[in-house]
Amino acid sequence: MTAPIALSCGEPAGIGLELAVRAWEQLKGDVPFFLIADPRHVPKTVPVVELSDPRDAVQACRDALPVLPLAFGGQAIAGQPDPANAEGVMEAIALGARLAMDGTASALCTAPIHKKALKDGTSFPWPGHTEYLAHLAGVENVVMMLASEQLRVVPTTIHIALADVPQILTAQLLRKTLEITRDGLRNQFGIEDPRIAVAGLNPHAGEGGAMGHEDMTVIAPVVEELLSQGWALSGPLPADTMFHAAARAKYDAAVCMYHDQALIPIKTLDFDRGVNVTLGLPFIRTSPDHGTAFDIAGKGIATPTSLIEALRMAQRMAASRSDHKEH
Ligand SMILES: NC(=O)C1=CN([C@@H]2O[C@H](COP(=O)(O)OP(=O)(O)OC[C@H]3O[C@@H](n4cnc5c(N)ncnc54)[C@H](O)[C@@H]3O)[C@@H](O)[C@H]2O)C=CC1
Ligand SMILES: NCC(=O)COP(=O)(O)O
Repeated sequence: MTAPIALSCGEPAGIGLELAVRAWEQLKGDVPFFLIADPRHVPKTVPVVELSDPRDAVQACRDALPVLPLAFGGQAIAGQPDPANAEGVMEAIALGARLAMDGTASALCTAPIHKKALKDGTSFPWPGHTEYLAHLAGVENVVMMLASEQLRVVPTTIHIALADVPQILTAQLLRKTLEITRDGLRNQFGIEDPRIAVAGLNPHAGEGGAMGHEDMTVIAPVVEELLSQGWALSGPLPADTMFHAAARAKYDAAVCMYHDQALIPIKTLDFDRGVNVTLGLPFIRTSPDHGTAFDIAGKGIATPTSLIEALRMAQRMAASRSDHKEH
């Protein structure tokens, strides 16, 4: 029997807990998962069962939302993060990662954290889950991918100031990002010979150096090197014309140079169904594409579809991983 998915609760003042409840209402036994949270924080609109063994979630989730209890320091007040909860938020992620690494959980799905709330309440030194999970797993390089039916995107640089991008964007980082992306497309998305489009950094991909040099000096040499090794690559492409429907049909993933270059197109096309996947970890990790949405938390109007897609995607990836193991 496949192990259940661990869902870390994220920021208790955000929409994560109410979405976990909505996701359970829609998925129940179809996608067995358990929530790692303080039971006091879980909205009392559905039956809840507290677990002592996470493996019991597979049976338990048919009748109630299974919760693996973790004591947090504060209460959950919608829209008002309490620094006393920050340690609990971090520990829920760490526990989920441990359970995914030892096989008790088939994957980790993470509800959104509020980065500033974590910094205010702890000495959380990581910009987000992606970097924290790499640390927990002892992995140096990981890649953030956002995926939906219409598009997959990867930002090469992630949570850094735009002004720092040209310094951080090196040939080595781009090559590593492309390698992890190609492995992820093969192993986690089942695409045998992935086609990858590489964005330029500057307007018009630099237009021959007239609008910046990184496209010619950093990006093009990496693309050429990998093309010579038989990769299905194109680029550096002007980013403004690589996301319309006809352009998207030509690749399986777009590797972009900075956060917003990658995330704006997918959140515009598919905000309700986009899934954030971390590639390069020794376990499966997915997440909804949105954040904590303090402005609507507790109002019952947040859409659960991105979290539901994240749970479904984790389940598909876990199933294909165990198929590979069996053959
Ligand atoms: N995976 C994660 O942990 C993520 C965390 N964040 C964090 O979340 C916090 C807030 O970030 P924002 O930039 O404000 O983005 P956000 O995604 O929380 O909110 C942006 C807008 O989208 C709306 N929205 C978000 N999710 C929605 C849903 N499920 N249904 C309906 N409307 C929804 C919000 O109401 C808001 O108007 C930040 O600390 C950010 O770093 C952001 C993205 C992912
Ligand atoms: N903008 C994406 C985002 O903030 C998610 O980051 P992470 O917490 O999954 O690393």
